[in-house]
Amino acid sequence: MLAEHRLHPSDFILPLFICEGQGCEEPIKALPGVSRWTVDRIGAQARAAAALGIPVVALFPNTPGHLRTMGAEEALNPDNLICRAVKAVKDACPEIGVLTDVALDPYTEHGHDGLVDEAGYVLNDDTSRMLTQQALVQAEAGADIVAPSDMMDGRIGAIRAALEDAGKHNTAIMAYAAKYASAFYGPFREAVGSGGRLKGDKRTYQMDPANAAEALREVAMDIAEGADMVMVKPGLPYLDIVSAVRKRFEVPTFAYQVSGEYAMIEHMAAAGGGERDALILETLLAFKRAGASGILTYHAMDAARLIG
Ligand SMILES: NCc1[nH]cc(CCC(=O)O)c1CC(=O)O
Repeated sequence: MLAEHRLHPSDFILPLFICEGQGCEEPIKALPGVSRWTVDRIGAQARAAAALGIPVVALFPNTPGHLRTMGAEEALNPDNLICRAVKAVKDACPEIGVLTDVALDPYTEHGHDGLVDEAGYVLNDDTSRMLTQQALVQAEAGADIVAPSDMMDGRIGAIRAALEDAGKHNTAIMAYAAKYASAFYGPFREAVGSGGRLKGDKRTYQMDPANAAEALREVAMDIAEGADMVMVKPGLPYLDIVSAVRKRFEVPTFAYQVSGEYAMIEHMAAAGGGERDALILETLLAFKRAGASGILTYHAMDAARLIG
């Protein structure tokens, strides 16, 4: 049948959660069907994704509590959980792309994406310097794409310059350019263990859902600073932004179908309110129709199986 838009497994990026330990799979209660995997088991997940035609995995660490500090020092440890996971994926499956999140929330005591002052206010420039080092450490470990998800100002330019200086010319930057302060991130925060600790909210650095034009300004800045690709997040409630960004800038524009969106579908299907496979595919197709170049989705494996 002819159709204007069609899903393909290469549209998907699969997020994977990593935990410390050996030989474990830890199911995440808030994300039914999604688990955290220990480093020794993450390679098999990447191989399964690659076998289905998924080109990239996005790795997120659940850092042990004692390594979460005010200074987020563990983010810069070249042997931290995320760096070991990057290497394990690359060893097990060299052909899959690895995307890493550049932000301090898995490493801060308080769960914010940046360093904060005594009043709890995020320090933009100190954070940006940390993020630059963090991106370098991840690139050194083998990440193909670094994805700053923190929303500090000026960090894309700083990261690009540092990557060039380090000879990492081929490390790409996917900027979370338009990231909204959303209520849909709850299950993710359980998955990485930052939710219970979070003091206050992230509205001083993530965008106000009431704003649309600001998203275009944020994207323009990140492109000017050297982003190779941009991301809009969350996904489904913000498809108008995906569409506007794609039309205005003609850069690869990715959308993140976030944890709460995944959970909505799972809970609805579990409650008998709809057919799970159909809900997954219709939702993902909407991203393509809006102009997304690709979609980060916890349903990547299911969707690739369904259309493969
Ligand atoms: N750097 C934090 C980060 N990176 C990805 C997500 C959310 C992803 C999801 O909900 O699936 C978040 C959460 C937040 O901003 O608190």
